[in-house]
Amino acid sequence: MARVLSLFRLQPFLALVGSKNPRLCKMSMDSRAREVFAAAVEAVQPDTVVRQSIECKEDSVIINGQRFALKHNLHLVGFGKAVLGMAAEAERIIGDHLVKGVISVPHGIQQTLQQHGKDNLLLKENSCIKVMEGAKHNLPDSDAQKAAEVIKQLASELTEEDLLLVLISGGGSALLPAPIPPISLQEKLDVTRRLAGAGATIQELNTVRRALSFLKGGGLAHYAHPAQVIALILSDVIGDPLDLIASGPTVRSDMWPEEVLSVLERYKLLNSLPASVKEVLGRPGPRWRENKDETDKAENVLNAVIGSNSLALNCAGRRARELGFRPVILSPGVCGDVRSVSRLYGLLAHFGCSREEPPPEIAAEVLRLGPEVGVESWDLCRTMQVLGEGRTEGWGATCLLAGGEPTVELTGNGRGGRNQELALRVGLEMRGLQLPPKGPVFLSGGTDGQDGPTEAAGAITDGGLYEEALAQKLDINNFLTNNDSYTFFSHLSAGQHLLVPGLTSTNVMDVHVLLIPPIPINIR
Ligand SMILES: Nc1ncnc2c1ncn2[C@@H]1O[C@H](COP(=O)(O)OP(=O)(O)OP(=O)(O)O)[C@@H](O)[C@H]1O
Ligand SMILES: O=C(O)[C@H](O)CO
Repeated sequence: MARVLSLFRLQPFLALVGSKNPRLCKMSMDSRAREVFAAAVEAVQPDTVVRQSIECKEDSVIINGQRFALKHNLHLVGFGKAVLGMAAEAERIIGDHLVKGVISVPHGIQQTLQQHGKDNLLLKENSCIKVMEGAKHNLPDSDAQKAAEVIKQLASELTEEDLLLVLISGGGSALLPAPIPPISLQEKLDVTRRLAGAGATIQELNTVRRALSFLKGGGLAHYAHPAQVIALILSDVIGDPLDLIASGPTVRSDMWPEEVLSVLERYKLLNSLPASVKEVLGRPGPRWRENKDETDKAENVLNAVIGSNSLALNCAGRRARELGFRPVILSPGVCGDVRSVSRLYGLLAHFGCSREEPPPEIAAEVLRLGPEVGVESWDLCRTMQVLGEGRTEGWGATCLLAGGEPTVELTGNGRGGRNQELALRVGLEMRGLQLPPKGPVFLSGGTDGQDGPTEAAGAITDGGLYEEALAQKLDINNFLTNNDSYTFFSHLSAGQHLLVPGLTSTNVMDVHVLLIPPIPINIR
């Protein structure tokens, strides 16, 4: 009886996911996966997230439920890959209450946006915001250092009558280098580059960056004191940790030398540190010695995350529903080695496509993999429950969504990225898993539109990948050993599996989409 009732409630939904909706019938699983990904990216466009978070009303601005009086007293600074579009929208909303601004953005970004016709992400001609481009190849350079100095100067001149709007997005660390003397820019760059090369995580990297910088780890907010600081943050770090995104320039973080030294020791850099770095790490007291106000008063700071991987996944889920899928969000925090992550998705695909109750070993392995890939057991159980219901209750098609940033251990010298490598590996894990007319399908894409040093954002695969490659005389394992996933997908079926949305002007890490079709009635 319960089953009959639940099916009754589901009738409108089943009508949509079944073959009765002619528009959906015509759409392939691949194009639906691409649409779901596009919706994720759309949700975190820099202008959209700013528009959704700032409201101007009767000479005041409301952010996160807090009201601040506007009296032609608003200054703006920003740093990060998505900040140009954020600043353009903020200026449109705030109008002439905005007195002055400076943003540090990636080299060449204005030209790129112009070429792509993204005028909505560009400043108006007579804007009062100064744009400074720098950090070629995402590395701090003297242009970015100049921008950091101008930003520091602007912040230092503010009074308690002023508001400082700080726009922050991924890539902000490289765009705001302010090494504490006597550390030179080159020395700071060397330390961070060696750490990154040795496999340090972004958490470890930014812990060290914070300790060597005037502006990171709350330094910017400190310089802006006594002005009210409002930071709007587009997060590109798992868990949205305020103190780590762009190394937290508006988040006061106490520096523990032991913590920094233990990171440096872990990657065997302790003995080869420049004398300047050792000296700065050995100093007691606050880092902001040359500040106008030496006393360490509490700053007036509001930090608000206005865009994140979770937001992207939620909007992707809504689009998936419109496209006839029951969405289930696994986690926005998938990390760990790409091999374990691909195994997890492969197992979930088998679990979801199983015509009978899947063997308990599948669920056991899924749960065992959880800690390796940053996913809670609870989220895995919830997801398997939804997939199970899809089978037993006739829910129809399911769209499993997740996000994060897995890692690839580079052993070869081919061209690729973590998303393309993940898609390739999941294709192999799903080998032979094909339900008529097609499925399941897996997509992995970087929301910034770029996967490693390639022009693709990621790729789409299914259980027929291995046979397709074999028929085209492409040896998947050779490509994998050489980390050459981009070359593989470029050759396979004339690049049809590649996801190439172009630069998206935003970044909330990666999005993974696993579409599981309904199991056809006649074979259930
Ligand atoms: N040939 C390759 N195959 C697989 N992964 C690769 C390859 N080359 C680089 N990568 C991976 O790509 C990542 C770097 O690419 P990308 O520039 O997209 O980084 P990112 O972390 O997304 O940068 P950001 O988010 O700051 O823009 C690293 O994780 C690196 O291991
Ligand atoms: O800029 C940075 O530090 C990274 O993009 C993480 O936010």
